[in-house]
Amino acid sequence: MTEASFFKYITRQFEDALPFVVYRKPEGNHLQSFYQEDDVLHYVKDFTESGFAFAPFDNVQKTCIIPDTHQILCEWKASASALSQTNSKVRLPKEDLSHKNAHIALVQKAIDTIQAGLLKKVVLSRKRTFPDALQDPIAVFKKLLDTYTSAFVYIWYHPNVGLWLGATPETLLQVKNRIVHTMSLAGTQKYISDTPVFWGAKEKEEQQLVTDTIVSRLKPLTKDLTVGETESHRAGNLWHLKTTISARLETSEVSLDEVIKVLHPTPAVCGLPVESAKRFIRENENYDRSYYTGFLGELNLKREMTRSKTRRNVENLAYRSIQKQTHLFVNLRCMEHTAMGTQIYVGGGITGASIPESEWEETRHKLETMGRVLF
Ligand SMILES: C=C(O[C@@H]1C=C(C(=O)O)C=C[C@H]1O)C(=O)O
Repeated sequence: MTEASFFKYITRQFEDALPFVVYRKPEGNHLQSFYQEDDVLHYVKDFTESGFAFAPFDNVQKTCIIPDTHQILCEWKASASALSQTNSKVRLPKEDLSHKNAHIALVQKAIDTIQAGLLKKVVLSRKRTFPDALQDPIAVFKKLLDTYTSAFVYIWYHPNVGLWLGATPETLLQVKNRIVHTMSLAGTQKYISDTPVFWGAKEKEEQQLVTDTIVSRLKPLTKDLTVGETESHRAGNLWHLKTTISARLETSEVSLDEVIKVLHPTPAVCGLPVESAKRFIRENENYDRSYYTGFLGELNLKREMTRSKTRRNVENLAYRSIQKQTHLFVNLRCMEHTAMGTQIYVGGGITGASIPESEWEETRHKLETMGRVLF
């Protein structure tokens, strides 16, 4: 299918208020879409379903799914002119001082709670509404595709849930042939061109906490667990620390459901200990995160694999097998289009060493990542 007819189809789907998702994987060269011909809202029961999953932060029981029944795809290439915009300095409208004061007070309360020994880390977030920024969402999606080629970029719509877009750098979980890949992504600094990045103790410690937690949660379910080198990972105008973690599922009895539920929410988006961090978020953030810091992506997609029958096979005899693949991402760097305008969701990890003013600045930088495609 050509890109033009692909987008014509999607535009029509949106105008008809019918559910769809379009996405491109990191460094991918095609766009994939799942869509429905009716507006039934499907939920995942036990993560054995196939399709595109969309989970909220706080209630995995309410994970929506667009089944894999109807799919289209097209080739995709970044437009050269758009690529040069990546470094363009977009100035967002100035934010109300009351927003800054509220976030700083929230961060200070978390620091006090951590210093009192009641928490180790908590990720605190906020959303900013741009009332006049309601543009054509498909045009915004195309800008995200062109600007963030190394992210997982998506647009997701269901008439009874809403319209979400994002460009996330963070994998929650990839499962292929019972091999699990995940990552610990935390610590943030602004990207400044031609300037090397140095990490302080706060960021290193914060990211190590995420790595250690993922490893300890996966260990009982897996074997051959390996932890890669920690490296700096660029995501648009930001740097993060990233460590990849891989393992093999211990037995065929370990279900995807179990793996998802031990991983989500990681301390990269929630905190430690997990239940206390969740409670702190619920009681203090003062808004509903909804699908922000939930997860989304391919669930049990059937892929036909061709393999040679035996290693010694010289006649090139091959057999086909159907494999199920899952590739889920954390819903970060995302926005929701609503009747009130566009809402961008951003947050950052707080530890005992956090400085409230710097945490505020971090959320501002993260806002720019999404905001620059709106103006
Ligand atoms: C919570 C967000 O990002 C997460 C928090 C980070 C941090 O605290 O440094 C870095 C990457 C993500 O794991 C967000 O972008 O909203």
